[in-house]
This record gives sequence, structure tokens and C-alpha cells, in this order.
Amino acid sequence: MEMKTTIAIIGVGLIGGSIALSLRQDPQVSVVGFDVRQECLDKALTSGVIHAGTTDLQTAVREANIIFIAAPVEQIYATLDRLPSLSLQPGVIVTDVGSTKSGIVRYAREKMPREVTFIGGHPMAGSHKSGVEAASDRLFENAYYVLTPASDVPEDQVEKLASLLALTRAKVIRMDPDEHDQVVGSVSHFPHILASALVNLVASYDDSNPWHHRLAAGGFRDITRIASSNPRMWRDVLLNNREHLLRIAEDWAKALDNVMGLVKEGDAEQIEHFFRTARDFRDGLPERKKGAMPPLYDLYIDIPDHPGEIGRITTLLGAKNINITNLQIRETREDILGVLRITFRSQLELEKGEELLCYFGYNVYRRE
Ligand SMILES: NC(=O)C1=CN([C@@H]2O[C@H](COP(=O)(O)OP(=O)(O)OC[C@H]3O[C@@H](n4cnc5c(N)ncnc54)[C@H](O)[C@@H]3O)[C@@H](O)[C@H]2O)C=CC1
Ligand SMILES: O=C(O)C(=O)Cc1ccc(O)cc1
Repeated sequence: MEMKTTIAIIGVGLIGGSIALSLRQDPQVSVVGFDVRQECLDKALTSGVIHAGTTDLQTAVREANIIFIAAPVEQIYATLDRLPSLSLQPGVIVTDVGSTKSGIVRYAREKMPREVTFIGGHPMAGSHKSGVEAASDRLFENAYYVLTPASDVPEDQVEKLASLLALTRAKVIRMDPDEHDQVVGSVSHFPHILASALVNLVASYDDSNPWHHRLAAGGFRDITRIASSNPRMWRDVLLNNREHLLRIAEDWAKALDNVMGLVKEGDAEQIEHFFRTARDFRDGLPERKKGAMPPLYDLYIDIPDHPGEIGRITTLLGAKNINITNLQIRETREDILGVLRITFRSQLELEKGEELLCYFGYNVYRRE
């Protein structure tokens, strides 16, 4: 890019901050952040995420060539309400990062003046963490970044946005907004409902028998990781993808009925077939290429929460000449378990450490 480009980021959180960090790698790009919370802007300024910050929307957007609305979904609508009354650059592109698309795209079409090009967007990468502290210039690397331009959006405007987004190193694709909501409803939104519903079910059993949360390890942690996501954000997402989610829920109820029917009948062959079919599809899912995020050779270890345990682990590793670069206690769950995160220098040392600690009876896993 030869000319200076000014970018406004509306909502400097995890996604807005990560976009800012990606785009400002180009020295011709200048990033202005807007947030309703001054503390988000302060953090973003001190950590070098944005060049300038303001809590005045007009100041943020006045010079912008491209405006990214990266607020929670309901606040994307609120921002679309405000933009038409503000002074904007000619030819400005407004885009968003909301997890749902058809409602937002429809609303933007109604609200935006004709001089403004709106292009819906959704980077398909994120985290259950939120806030600018968790932002990274590599968050979107090798992930899909879906653009949902309406059919009358000029091609050169879509190209302009797509070429800027090349700085995120994401794979930019185009999709119809409704198709997006249907597909993402089943691979992202609905799984968030299931994960949280499962956690709530187990929590209700746990009220009368606390062994539930004590024994909840491995598989339960894996399938429920996304239940730690931001409740407000997911409230908005569900309310914005109602129709598809209701239909998926009906299909889900049938699918659950089917498999429970097999359990009731004791149909061993079909139960095995059920697991086999799922495994085949799951194993065939594309993985984000290695190096998608900076390689972190992290190992998580459940540790009994008493002194001496961490010393024992580091001694075991040291005795085998396995180097570690970082050590962190992630959380202490009640009285029983803490989670220790050990960062190794290399994949090889991670694997050696994992094998050793398994051998000594620790419950280890590679992802939180
Ligand atoms: N978290 C994730 O993994 C992903 C989230 N998204 C979408 O990105 C958007 C932002 O999500 P996160 O960055 O995770 O949330 P976040 O909570 O980390 O950041 C949101 C930011 O928006 C600010 N904000 C709230 N109301 C605002 C308003 N009216 N105007 C301007 N700023 C406002 C908040 O103060 C906060 O700094 C959401 O629409 C979400 O659906 C998209 C892809 C992945
Ligand atoms: O891994 C996770 O926690 C996610 O589910 C990431 C995610 C969250 C929301 C999106 O709209 C897209 C991706």
C-alpha cells in the first residue's frame, strides 16, 4: 500500500485489538481506536495496539478510510445507528466482525447512506478469552475470514478490504450472509449452547454430589472449554441467529433420540457405528496449519494443591535434562486441583516432559 490509510476500530477488545495489531504492521496504516471504556483505550495505547484512542465516535471516524466495528453484536447495530449522522470520508468502507451476519447486513443496508460501502465480515478465529489483553497480531493467521458483501457492493471496494486483510494472514473468503449464519450456527453457535447446557446439567448434579466436578477431567474439559466464553457476547449471538439455531436444535433433538434409542435397545453394532462415523468425520477436519499461532510448547498438568508438588515436577524434568522456559499456576480449583502450565523450549522437550510426567502418574494435557 502506497498511500497512508487510516483505520478506525470501534471496540478495542480481543478481535478489534487483534485486527489493529495485524494492520499496523504496515507502516502506512494508522489505527485510531474508539471504545466506550477509557480503560480499554489506555491498555491498548500502552501496549502499542493503537496509535490513538478516543471515546468520541466522531473523532474516531472522521479521517478513517476503513471502519471496523468490533463491538458485541448488539452494539454493532447501535453503531450502525450512529454512523449516518457523522462526518465520514468519501468512499469510506464500513465493515464489522460480528459472529452473525444476515441481520447485520440487512440492517446496514437500511441505515447506511449510499456513499458508504458496508461489507459484512467475520474472522473465524478467536478465543474464549476477551479484552484487548488477549489480542494478538497472529490470531487470524491461516484462519478463514468470511466477507459477506451484498451483490451491489462495487468489486473494487471488496478487493480493497480483502487486500488490507491480507495483513492478518487469514484466508479471506466470500459467502452469502444467510449461508454463513446457517453453517456457522452449526459449527460454532450451537456447540456453544451444547457446551454450556452440559456444564449446567453437571453443575446441577454437583449440587447434591460434589464428586461431579472433582471427577470432571479430560473429555469433559475438552468438550466444555468454550463454555468459559463471554456470556454477553453469546447472548447476542444466539438472539441474532434464532431461526437457524431453532432448526439445528430440532435436528439435534432427533439425533440424540436416535442414539438413545440404540442405547435403549442395546444395539451394540449401531452404537459402535455411531461413534465410528463421528470419529471419521472429526479426524478428517482440516487443522489450522502449524505456526498458526506462535508455537507455544505448553503442557498443562493437574496438580494436587499442596506445597512441594511443583518442586517435585521441576526436579523430575531437571533430572532428565528437559528445559523449561516458563511455569505458571493457572487456577486453583477449590481445595483439590490446581493447573500448572509448563512451557518448554521445543516440541521435542514438550513430548519428553509429557511422557515423563504421565509415567509418574500426572494428568497432563496439551490444551487448556
Ligand atoms: N471472541 C471471539 O472469539 C470472536 C468474536 N467475534 C465477534 O467480535 C465482536 C467483539 O468480540 P470480542 O472482541 O471477543 O469482545 P471483547 O469483549 O474482547 O471486546 C469488545 C469491546 O467492545 C467494547 N464496546 C462495548 N460496547 C461498545 C460500543 N457501543 N461501541 C464501541 N465499543 C464498545 C468493549 O468495551 C470491548 O472493549 C463480537 O461481535 C463477536 O461476536 C468474532 C470472532 C471471534
Ligand atoms: O475457540 C473458540 O473459543 C471459539 O469458538 C472461537 C470463535 C468464537 C466466536 C466466533 O464468532 C468465531 C470463533
